[in-house]
Amino acid sequence: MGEEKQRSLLLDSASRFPLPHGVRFSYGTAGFRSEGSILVSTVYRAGVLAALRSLKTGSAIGLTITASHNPVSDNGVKIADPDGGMMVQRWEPFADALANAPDSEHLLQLVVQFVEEENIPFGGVQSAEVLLGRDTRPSGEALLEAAKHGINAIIGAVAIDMGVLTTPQLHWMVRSRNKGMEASESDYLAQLSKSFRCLMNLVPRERITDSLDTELVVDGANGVGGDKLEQLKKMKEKVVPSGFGPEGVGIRCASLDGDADRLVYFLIPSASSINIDLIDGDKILSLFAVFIKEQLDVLYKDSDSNNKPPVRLGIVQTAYANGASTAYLKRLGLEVVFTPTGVKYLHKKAAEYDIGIYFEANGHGTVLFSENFLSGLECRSNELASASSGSEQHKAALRLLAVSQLINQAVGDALSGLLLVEAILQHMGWSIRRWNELYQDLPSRQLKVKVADRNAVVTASAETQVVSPSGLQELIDAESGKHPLGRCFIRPSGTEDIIRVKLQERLQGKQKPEQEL
Ligand SMILES: CC(=O)N[C@H]1[C@@H](OP(=O)(O)O)O[C@H](CO)[C@@H](O)[C@@H]1O
Ligand SMILES: [Mg+2]
Repeated sequence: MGEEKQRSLLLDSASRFPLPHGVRFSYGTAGFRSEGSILVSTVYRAGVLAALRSLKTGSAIGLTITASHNPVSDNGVKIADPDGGMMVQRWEPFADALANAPDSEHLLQLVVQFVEEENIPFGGVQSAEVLLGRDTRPSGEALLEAAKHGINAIIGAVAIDMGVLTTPQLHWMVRSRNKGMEASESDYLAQLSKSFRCLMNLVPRERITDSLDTELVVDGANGVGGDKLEQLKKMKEKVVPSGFGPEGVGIRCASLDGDADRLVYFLIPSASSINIDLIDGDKILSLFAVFIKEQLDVLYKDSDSNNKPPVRLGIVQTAYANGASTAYLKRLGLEVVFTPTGVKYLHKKAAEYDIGIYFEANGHGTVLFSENFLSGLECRSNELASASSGSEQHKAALRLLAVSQLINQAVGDALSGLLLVEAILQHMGWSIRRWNELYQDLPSRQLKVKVADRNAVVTASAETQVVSPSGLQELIDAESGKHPLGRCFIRPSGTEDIIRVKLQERLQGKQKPEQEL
């Protein structure tokens, strides 16, 4: 009976959100994206999808409406899984099919078939919960309404509007809610400011120098991150002064993207320079790695582990990482591994370690701590608190615990990343110039080429080798063979209808490509 009612509800509701003519939507790396005005039916269907995902998992699911850094007239929608990560890839083909169903009958048919295949409790036997968030784009409000209609078309599902948020805030909320923890925006802000303050209080006295810049200028890309920083600022005045002008030379500057899931820093080297010195995701990753390694070395300095490191610390990069960063990380003795482009791949890999640090060069990334490692760390910190409170070891444990609270465990988050960078620079007593000098980036260039069908190009080896069309890799090899100091790879974009071409200088010396990678 419930199923009958469910079918007619869905049929009726879906008929009010017809698919526009002549468009095709695809759930890419960043969910569905397009011109905001043609996305209503897609967002409605994403609402249906999110509700089904919640029924299937028995947990809260997230749905966020944003097109990140893209033009203000664009918009997009993506779904967060119960752990706060990206929706499981296995469901992407269903997402595509649903978004492109020509009419409500086809849509119902697809849902019924999928529900059966996936064994989803359907028809009101189970409740579902979808948390909604959006950025500040004008089209966001109407799209949010469409998402609510999609969710409400599934019996037992409720939509909870969490308001205007950064993408990582919504992912954080989904994760926290499913862990039974406080999950409001003020809880998020309170956790960030508390753990940041804790790290600042643990900055070694001898490293506190008067000469260190206390000024930070943040460019919020006219996105949602700027508003949220204002809120954070109220909780910790010293962190983020604003204002940006010619007096910016030499000042530490940070830049967020539109939905605040990407972070880079930059420096204006001199008043006459047209270029900036970009401190990208690779360098943020390197800063985090240096700091975390330092804390681990202190914490485990006396441990007898038969030469086996007691903690598995892993670094995850993509083929876009600057070769100089990889070489630097390897010189620190760290394990560096590569995945295809897209945070869902990096995140998954990083989660295999006790501590996994991942970053794309463009600033998406975070630090993941395994549950197992964290519970051990808490025990260790408690032991140290009673045996040697205030010792260097105890402080190292407290710092690591604070990092795990500060840095978003669900997805890369520019706000939490920014606070961690700031705390580490203070800890190290490093200026932005000193940080930038950790290594020197190798020159590189990125191009995009419009093609009829980007999917004709298939790659392997973390996207560095073309396997199809046949013969293409040989042509690339022959061309790059003429430049022994260069390397080149191409891959189809996961977000645009283009092929990306990357050219990068090799490290001087005898490194083979795979050593550099
Ligand atoms: C070279 C590059 O920067 N690629 C970006 C871009 O993916 P493409 O598949 O290259 O279009 O958008 C992704 C989603 O935002 C991001 O994760 C990724 O790093
Ligand atoms: Mg973004």
